[in-house]
Amino acid sequence: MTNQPKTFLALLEQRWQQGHFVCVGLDPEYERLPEVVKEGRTPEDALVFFACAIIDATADLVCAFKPNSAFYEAYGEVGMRALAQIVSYSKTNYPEVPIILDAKRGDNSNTNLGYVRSSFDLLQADAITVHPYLGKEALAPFLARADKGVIVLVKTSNSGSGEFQDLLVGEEREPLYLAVARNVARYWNNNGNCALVVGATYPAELQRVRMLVGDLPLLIPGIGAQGGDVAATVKAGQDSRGWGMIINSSRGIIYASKEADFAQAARSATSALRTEINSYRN
Ligand SMILES: O=C(O)c1cc(=O)[nH]c(=O)n1[C@@H]1O[C@H](COP(=O)(O)O)[C@@H](O)[C@H]1O
Repeated sequence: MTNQPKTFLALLEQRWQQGHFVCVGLDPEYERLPEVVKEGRTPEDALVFFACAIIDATADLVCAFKPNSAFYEAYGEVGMRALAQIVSYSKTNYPEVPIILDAKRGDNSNTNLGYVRSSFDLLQADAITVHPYLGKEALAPFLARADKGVIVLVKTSNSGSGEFQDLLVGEEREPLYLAVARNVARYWNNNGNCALVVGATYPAELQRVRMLVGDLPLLIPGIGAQGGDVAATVKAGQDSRGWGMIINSSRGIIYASKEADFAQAARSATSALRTEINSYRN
């Protein structure tokens, strides 16, 4: 029997089964790292040390880790090398925890082949966030990867997300974000590898998306630093099994303490969020 690596969805479901719904966002800014992390280390080593300490402290409590590429690209080669080391560390030591590369990609189809190669094959991420604007045809190289997750932006958490996402479209005169959610659920998910992004800052919209897409997994950022309400998020976001949620917090967890106890504080914050989420699940 061949030992095939598990798909993104299989990894996720295994984590949900164990009551893990928190996604820790690995979004470090060098300037904000605790002094104890920076002392005696190069910036590259400090970024790696910090993220790996957070990974070690929280891996048994989470459904996923989500490094956002921007926080690494910001430091050029140093940052990109750090990102590669962090993903490799997590996959080696905690292969049961999927890694979502938050890069919000989405270009023409032949260009997307480059992103598929860099994110899935070189970096070894289990899933990636993508923009839907160019349509299913353009995203085909991502969608073809049945082993990986394709997480499509639907209703984002930022205050200005309504500018386009809430525009009423089509014969139904429904918000654009619902049209995107419907198309992904009905027509893009032939390989069972799609998920959607809906911000925790929009619980009413989250509920509308959940009612439309059945048990499709939802990545839900906006808890913690952005002020999303955990109770409203879980009530609106859980699927028919009480699963279906990847609830992300980045700054609220990684900067829980600026002192030498930063990793322990990250663990406590993750654990508290995990408990709170589970207290609201059906
Ligand atoms: O795709 C995302 O993860 C994302 C979508 C969205 O609508 N809002 C949003 O904040 N995010 C990401 O989620 C993370 C949120 O970080 P915190 O606000 O620090 O918890 C960042 O990496 C954002 O880029």
